[in-house]
Amino acid sequence: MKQSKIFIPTLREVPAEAEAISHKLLLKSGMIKQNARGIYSYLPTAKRVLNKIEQIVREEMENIDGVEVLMPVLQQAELWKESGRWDAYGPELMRLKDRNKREFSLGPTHEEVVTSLVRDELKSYKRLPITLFQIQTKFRDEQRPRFGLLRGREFIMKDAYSFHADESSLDDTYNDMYHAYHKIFTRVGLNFRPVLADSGAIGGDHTHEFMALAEIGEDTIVYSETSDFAANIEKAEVAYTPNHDHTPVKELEKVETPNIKTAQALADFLNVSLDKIIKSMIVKVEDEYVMILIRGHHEVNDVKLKSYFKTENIEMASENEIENILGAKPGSLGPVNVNQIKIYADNFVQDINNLAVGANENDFHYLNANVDRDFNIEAYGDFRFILEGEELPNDLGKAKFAEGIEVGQVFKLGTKYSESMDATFLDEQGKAKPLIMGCYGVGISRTLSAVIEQHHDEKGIIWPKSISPYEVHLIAINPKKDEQKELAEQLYGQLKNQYDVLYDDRKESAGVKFNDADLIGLPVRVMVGKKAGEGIVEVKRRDNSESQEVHIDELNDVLASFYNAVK
Ligand SMILES: O=C(C[C@@H]1CCCCN1)Cn1cnc2cc(Cl)c(F)cc2c1=O
Ligand SMILES: [Mg+2]
Ligand SMILES: [Mg+2]
Repeated sequence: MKQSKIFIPTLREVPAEAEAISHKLLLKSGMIKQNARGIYSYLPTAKRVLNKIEQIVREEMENIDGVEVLMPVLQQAELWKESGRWDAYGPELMRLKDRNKREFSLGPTHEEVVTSLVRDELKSYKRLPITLFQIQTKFRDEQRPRFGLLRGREFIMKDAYSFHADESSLDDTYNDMYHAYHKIFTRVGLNFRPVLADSGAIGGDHTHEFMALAEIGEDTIVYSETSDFAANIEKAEVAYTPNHDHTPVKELEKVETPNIKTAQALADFLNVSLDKIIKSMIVKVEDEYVMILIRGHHEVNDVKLKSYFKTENIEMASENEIENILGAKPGSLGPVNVNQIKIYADNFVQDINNLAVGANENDFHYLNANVDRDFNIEAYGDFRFILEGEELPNDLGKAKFAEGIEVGQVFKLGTKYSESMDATFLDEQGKAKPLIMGCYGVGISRTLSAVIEQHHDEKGIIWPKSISPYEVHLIAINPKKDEQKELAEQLYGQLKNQYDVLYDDRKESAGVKFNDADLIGLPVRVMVGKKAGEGIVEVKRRDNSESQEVHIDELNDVLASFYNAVK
C-alpha cells in the first residue's frame, strides 16, 4: 500500500486529555479518531490490526469447534424482561424505541439473544454440546469512559456461548476455552495472567479473567511468588485466624471530637494507631439497611459484600438515608446502642476490644466500645480487600499485587438464562431439562490497546509481527532524487509479493518519514537513500534499532533474517 494513498493522520502533539500511553499513541499514530465520549472511528492501520486479532480469535474458536454467527446489535426489551435483567441494569444499558414505540436495548452482551435463538432449535441432547460465537460491536453506556479503547462505550467483543446437557460437558468446554484463550493472548503477544474472578451479576460460581499486566490496568491482581495462585483482588480471600490482643475491657467513654470525620483524623486526635479505630458504614442490601464494621487500616470490598449477601443490589446508603436511621452524618457513625439495623463485622474486628467508634452524634465518638456489652454483631465475615504482603489462605504464600487490564473472561453460567427463558432440551429419557450454559468473552478492541500498553517506546508503537498492520515499511527517503524513487519503486514491486508492505512514497522530509515510521511501529523497515545509486539500501528493526546496509542483491536474505529475528 502506498502511504500517499492511505489515511494515517499522524499528529505532532497529543491532546492533553489522553492519559494512558495507548490512548496517546492510538491518536498520535493516526489509528483512531474520537467521534463522541467513548466512541471512536478505527482508521486504516487500526482496522488492519483488528482484522488480525479477530482472525487469531476466530482460528482458536474454530479449533475448539466454535461456530461463528452474528447476532443483532438491537435487542428486544421483551427478552431482557424474560431474563429479569431489563430492570436489573441501570443507565449503562442503553435503551431506545423504534418508530412503533417498541423498546430495544443496544446490546452490551448477548446471553438473552443467544438463548432465545437456540431455545427453539436445540430440543434434543443429540444436538449438544454446541458453542456459538460472534465478533461484534457492543454498547455499554459507561459513566466514565476513559483511556481510549481501554474503556470505551462502543467496543468490539468476541462473545461465545456454549450449551450442554450436563455439567461435565460444560467443564470440558470451559477448559477448552481456557486453553484457547491462553493461545490467543500468547499469539497476539500479550504478557497476561489468568486469575480467579468473581462472577458477579451473571451468576454461576466459576470464572476466570485473563489479565494483561499493565500499570494503567483498572484491576488489581493478587498473586503469589511461591505458588501459582492468582486472583482478582475482588475475589482474593483473606485468611483469618483469631489473634486477640486481650487488653482489659474498659468503661465506655464519650468524647467530643470537633470536626473529626475520618478514621485517620480520629486516630491522630486520640493518639492511637489507625488499626484501633473502627469504621462503620451503612449499606443498603436490596431494600434493607445494614451496618458494616471494619478496622481503620482496612477497606471494605463491595464485591465480597455482594457475594456474602448473594445479591448485586447493594449500594452505599446516602447521607440523608443515614441521618434518618442513625441521626448523624457519616464520620460520626458507630454500633453502640444500634438496634434498628443489623450489624455485620469483618473478621478482624474480633481481634481488638475497647473500640473507638462514632457515637451516632455529630462531633462525638465513643472510646472503649465492646461487643456484647455495648452492641451485638449479627455475623462476622470476610468483607475486606487483602493487603499486599498478607498471608494467603491455605499456605499459598504472601499476597503480591500487580495491575491488570481485563482482556478476557470465561464463565460457567449454569441454567440462569435457560431457566428464566425456558430454554429446555429432551434428555435421553425424553425428560425436558434446562440447557446448561457457559459464556466466554474477549475484548478485541481492548486487546489492541493492551498490546500497545505493553509494546511501545518513547517514539511510538512496536507491533508484534502477528498483528502488525503491515510487515515491512519501505521508505524512499527523498523521492525527488530519481535514483531513489526508481529503486524504491522497483523494490516495492518486488517486496510486495513477499510481505505486506507499506511504501512511504510521500513528498515529505526524511524527519517526518522517520517520525511517522517510529509512531506507526512496523517491525522492519527498508530505507532507500543516498546510496541508491550504488544499489545499497538500509534494513532496520523497529524493536532494537539494529540496522545493516545491504546491496539489493542480498536484500531478500537480509530482510528475511531481520524479519525472522523480530518477535
Ligand atoms: O457480559 C457479561 C458476561 C459475559 C462476558 C463474556 C461474554 C458474554 N457476557 C457481564 N456483563 C457485563 N456488563 C454488562 C453491562 C450491561 Cl449494561 C448489561 F446489560 C449486562 C452486562 C453483563 O452481563
Ligand atoms: Mg472486572
Ligand atoms: Mg469481568
